[in-house]
Amino acid sequence: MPFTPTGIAGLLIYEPKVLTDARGYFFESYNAQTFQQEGLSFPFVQDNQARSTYGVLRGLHYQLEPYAQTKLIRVLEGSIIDVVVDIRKGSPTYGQSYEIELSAANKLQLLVPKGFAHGYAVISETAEVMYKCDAFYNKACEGGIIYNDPALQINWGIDLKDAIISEKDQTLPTLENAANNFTY
Ligand SMILES: Cc1cn([C@H]2C[C@H](O)[C@@H](COP(=O)(O)OP(=O)(O)O[C@H]3O[C@H](C)C(=O)[C@H](O)[C@H]3O)O2)c(=O)[nH]c1=O
Repeated sequence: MPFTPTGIAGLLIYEPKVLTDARGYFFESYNAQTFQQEGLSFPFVQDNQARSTYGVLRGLHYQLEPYAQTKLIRVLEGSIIDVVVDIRKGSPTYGQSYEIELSAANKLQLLVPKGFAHGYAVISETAEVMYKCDAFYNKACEGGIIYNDPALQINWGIDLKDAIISEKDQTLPTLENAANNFTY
């Protein structure tokens, strides 16, 4: 069973089948049929890749409709604490956060449906993060939630006083103040 539920509707952990031999390993990092067999189908249109050093914290970000994005996130190098927050109005887990370590070593991927804010913190010396999106980047539809919102109590896995955070992310609103914008 390649998909593991998280207790939050639609948010799934995907563990690809790794084939090893004397040369190393091979795995299909994404195969639409594997997802379709589980009733999952996403018109991924954009792949993103970001490189960061230890302590970089990106997020929490989302895009509003009509550019809300499903994301399939994986780590090519290093290790991150990947974090999502359910911002789907009416969801029984609205406002609930979920954290998971994704790494080149564990090869786990996180399938994040539309209606979640997403971020990650790098816990290795460097990390290369790659994720598929089923909607294009649209700056006008971008929104965010401040990483240290006391209502969320997120454990980013790093000492926040050492975190490397963009000026944009340091001025994001709390979930409560951002909620008026949500279109999910
Ligand atoms: C997201 C994005 C950004 N950009 C440009 C905009 C800036 O000139 C530059 C860096 O963007 P930003 O600082 O928003 O990058 P991150 O902080 O990694 O943003 C991402 O952080 C969290 C983890 C996410 O899940 C989102 O995909 C995304 O918001 O790339 C693009 O050209 N295309 C894009 O799809």
